[in-house]
Amino acid sequence: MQDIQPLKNWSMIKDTPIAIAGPCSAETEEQLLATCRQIKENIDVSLLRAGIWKPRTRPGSFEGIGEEGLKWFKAVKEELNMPITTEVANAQHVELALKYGVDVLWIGARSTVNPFTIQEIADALKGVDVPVIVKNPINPDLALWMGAIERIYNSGIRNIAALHRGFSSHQKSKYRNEPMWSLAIALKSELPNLPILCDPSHIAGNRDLILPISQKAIDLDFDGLMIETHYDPTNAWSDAAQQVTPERLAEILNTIKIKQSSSDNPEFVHNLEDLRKQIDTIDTEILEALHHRMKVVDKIGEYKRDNNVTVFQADRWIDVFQNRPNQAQKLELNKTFVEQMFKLIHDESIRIQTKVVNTEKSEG
Ligand SMILES: C=C(O[C@@H]1C=C(C(=O)O)C=C[C@H]1O)C(=O)O
Repeated sequence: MQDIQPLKNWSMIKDTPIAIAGPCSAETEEQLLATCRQIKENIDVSLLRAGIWKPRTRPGSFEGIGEEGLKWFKAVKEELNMPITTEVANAQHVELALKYGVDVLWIGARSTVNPFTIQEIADALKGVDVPVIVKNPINPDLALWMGAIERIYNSGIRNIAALHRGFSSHQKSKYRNEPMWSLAIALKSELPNLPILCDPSHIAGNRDLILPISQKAIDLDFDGLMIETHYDPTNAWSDAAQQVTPERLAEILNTIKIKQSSSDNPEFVHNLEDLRKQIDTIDTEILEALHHRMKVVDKIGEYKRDNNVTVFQADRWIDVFQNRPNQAQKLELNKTFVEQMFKLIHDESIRIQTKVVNTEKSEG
């Protein structure tokens, strides 16, 4: 997928990182038009968004205005001379969105989980030249996210971007959807030329967290942000807690410190190279230390086998698991990080020793 295009090659994009703003849902003609007008008055954004069809967890809440909303959105596009984007979840949505001049389509998290849905959308897109944004699936499954991107790519679309909106989790958290940034980083590592945007509104679930999440995304070299914006957020028909006013949107976008992917400054380049050489040396030392530890683990495994003793030793493990994070804290290392690291090390010790105790003692 080497020929996926950078955002700046999309006809409507002037500069990156981009901002996409607009209401969660188109509610009334007045709400959509007034919100989009106020956005344009306050700040320069690349695309206006509005949900026309809303996938809701349970029936009975507002499920989107439907085709009527596309007529309002088309009027907004013409009045403000700005490109528009909406979510599509089936072939009929694609057909209608294109009929009303929607410039960019996005696929929601609940669609990305379902290969049948994605294939239906991909089939409807054959022969059509429209950029498509693919949100991550609800569950933290990188293959599912990549699979959806591949299906859209296979339909002939080259203007594709991923959108990180966070993942469902059973853990209690301050976020509506866990950011799990490592998954977005993994996607970027698999597909380095794929543009990736962040939706801080859905990660946050509340207005207050939108700024720090946006800054984090920009620090991680994301190519843009999609922020739900409403002229009267508290009375919004959907996602009221996480939408911001157009004034607040402008404040957020003006506060974020934009970083470059790299720098041409020779002093910076030189110093960075120097520090990276130090990291290379330290990493080698870490690997050598791990090699030595596992050799000792292996030896303990042989003793256990010869003396008929179990591999797992709860007392010793509890001791190690309590001591190492405490030692780490004195070295100003993060306790949780060190706990996780030692859990992995212990799993590997158990794997190695299980193999040793199940191997016949070699003669001589
Ligand atoms: C290495 C041993 O075996 C296992 C591995 C441990 C470790 O990696 O630190 C600790 C306890 C055991 O569950 C041991 O018994 O000391």
